[in-house]
Amino acid sequence: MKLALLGFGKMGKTIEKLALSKGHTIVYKSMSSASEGILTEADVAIEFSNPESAVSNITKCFDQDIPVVCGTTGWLSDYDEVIKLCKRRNGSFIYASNFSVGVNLFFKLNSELAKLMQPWETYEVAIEEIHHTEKKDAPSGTAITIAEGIVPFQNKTGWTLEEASEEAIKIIPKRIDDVKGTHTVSYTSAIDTIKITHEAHSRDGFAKGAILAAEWLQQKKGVFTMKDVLGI
Ligand SMILES: NC(=O)C1=CN([C@@H]2O[C@H](COP(=O)(O)OP(=O)(O)OC[C@H]3O[C@@H](n4cnc5c(N)ncnc54)[C@H](OP(=O)(O)O)[C@@H]3O)[C@@H](O)[C@H]2O)C=CC1
Ligand SMILES: O=C(O)C1=N[C@H](C(=O)O)C[C@H](O)C1
Repeated sequence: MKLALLGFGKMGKTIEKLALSKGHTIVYKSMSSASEGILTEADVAIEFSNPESAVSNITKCFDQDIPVVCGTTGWLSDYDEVIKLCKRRNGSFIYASNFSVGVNLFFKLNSELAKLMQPWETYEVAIEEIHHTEKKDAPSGTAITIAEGIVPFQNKTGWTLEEASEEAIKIIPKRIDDVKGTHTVSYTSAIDTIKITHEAHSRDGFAKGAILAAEWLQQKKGVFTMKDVLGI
């Protein structure tokens, strides 16, 4: 498969290494001020840039009829517009806040736990996310997806970075050194705390999942999620 990498930072470089080892080729790479190769030669584009650039990069690919796998977080206020555009252009698109298989299994576990905890109202739910100090957005996209998985079962309507309320789940973002991504969901009562944690040991899981999504998306039209890719 011929891949375009829109964004060639920590994730773009990890994806290049793993894609080449699977026999794929990279026909285009772009950074903030420079690019090399030819975008229109790509079978699929993988977009890991920054919150300000994601929408224009995705639009550029739709304009060239190139399927897009997007992992950039922090741009979701524009998600509905991007989906409308994809449908108007008969394009192909997958966004995931986290492409790692382990995290996608963790999302399922999180929803199951939220369901189990539903009747036990003395427990207060909270989410903690820890990432490296270069991360631009807070809370992490993954923490937002985790909150969305809890909301239907915990009588909440959303999340907050302030104090927890009747309506909102508290998300606590922490930035420490080179932490790749650690997410913990906790249920705390006066008596005890129940916790589940996913800890990424490297960026390889994110990159492998994005390549898997690109392979899966190549011949498809429409808007998909990692649940479709993994069949979970
Ligand atoms: N969904 C998932 O599984 C994961 C998502 N992420 C998300 O992916 C994104 C990227 O993460 P990461 O690689 O760590 O970040 P980096 O900061 O290491 O890399 C970002 C890259 O994007 C480039 N860039 C900036 N503007 C543009 C533009 N207009 N067009 C193309 N490229 C551009 C930067 O170029 P320059 O250096 O010149 O500024 C840099 O090469 C973040 O939003 C992060 O949250 C991260 C890991 C997993
Ligand atoms: O910026 C990162 O590094 C990561 N970002 C994603 C997020 O915001 O959830 C996924 C992963 O946790 C790493």
